[in-house]
Amino acid sequence: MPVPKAELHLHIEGTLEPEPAFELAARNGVELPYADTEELREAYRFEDLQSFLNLYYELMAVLRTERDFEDLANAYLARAAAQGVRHAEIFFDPQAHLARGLSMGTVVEGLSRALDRSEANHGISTQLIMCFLRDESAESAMKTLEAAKPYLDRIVGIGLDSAEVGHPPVKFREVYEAAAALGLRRVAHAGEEGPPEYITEALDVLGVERVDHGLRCMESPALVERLVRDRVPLTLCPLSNVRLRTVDTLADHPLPAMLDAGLLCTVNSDDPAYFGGYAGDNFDAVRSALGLSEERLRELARNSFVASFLEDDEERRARYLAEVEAYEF
Ligand SMILES: Nc1ncnc2[nH]cnc12
Ligand SMILES: [Zn+2]
Repeated sequence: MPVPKAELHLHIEGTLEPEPAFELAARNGVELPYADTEELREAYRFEDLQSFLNLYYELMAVLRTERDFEDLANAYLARAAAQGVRHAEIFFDPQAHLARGLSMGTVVEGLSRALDRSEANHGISTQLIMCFLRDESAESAMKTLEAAKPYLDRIVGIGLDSAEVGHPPVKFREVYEAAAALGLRRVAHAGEEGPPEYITEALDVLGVERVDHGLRCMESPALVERLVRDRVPLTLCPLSNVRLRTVDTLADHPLPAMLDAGLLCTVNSDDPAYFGGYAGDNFDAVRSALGLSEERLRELARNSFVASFLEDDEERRARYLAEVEAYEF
């Protein structure tokens, strides 16, 4: 069994594998512009974040009903369980679905059907994090927060994703303030393709508790010092970084330097159906490409639970952490 871990950076729409995409397309009478799964897989060669996002949003067209979202989440949870995931904080992108005429209820109720049974069926505790698309307007984000109000008992926090460059965190100051007033936890993608200043802004203006990616903090020693001092977790996604060409090869990934600097790093899968691996695959990949020691891998697993939003269940967090310490690599 792989080392127990929490997954903290996972877009549920990014778990849509080619085979289920075609099954859902057939079930819902949606035409995909690819002849078969092979041709679709051919499209998984990305130049950058935007070229991936184009396909990611295109394929979402097959998700139409509560059952579709339930099936999508169940398929992810089954795969994650097999890779040692014990706790998952799952992103979803409601604006991408509302724009297609779906309701917030279809998305949240559908996902919840799977998540409510996740512990019993897969041994994974779960949380939902609602992301705003940063290339949409701040008004649209605020409307989305409003639409989520009936479902806030199922949503632990908010995030910020999609095309980063040109859409700095400050654009979403008001919606983050409103979310904080509602008691929601706050995270944001920053420093994936965007500059280190976006990370600083996410901390200072949006009040985020965790930074998704955060890779480019390494360009600013002062920022690294701050992130280390304040124990701000970073949710890294190594295979994603290679596929989206943020790093040249896995062997060039700054993860070892980040750990050496004392950063609270975690390893996650981002959009595993598109980037070639789930959480355990990402652990295996960094282990072999970067030669991480067992102690470093244990640190990454430990960090994932430390960085998780399990505050309401410290007993559970302690149990997971004990499993990490007892694990034999
Ligand atoms: N890696 C990523 N960065 C930004 N937005 C995303 N949406 C899904 N995956 C993403
Ligand atoms: Zn992401």
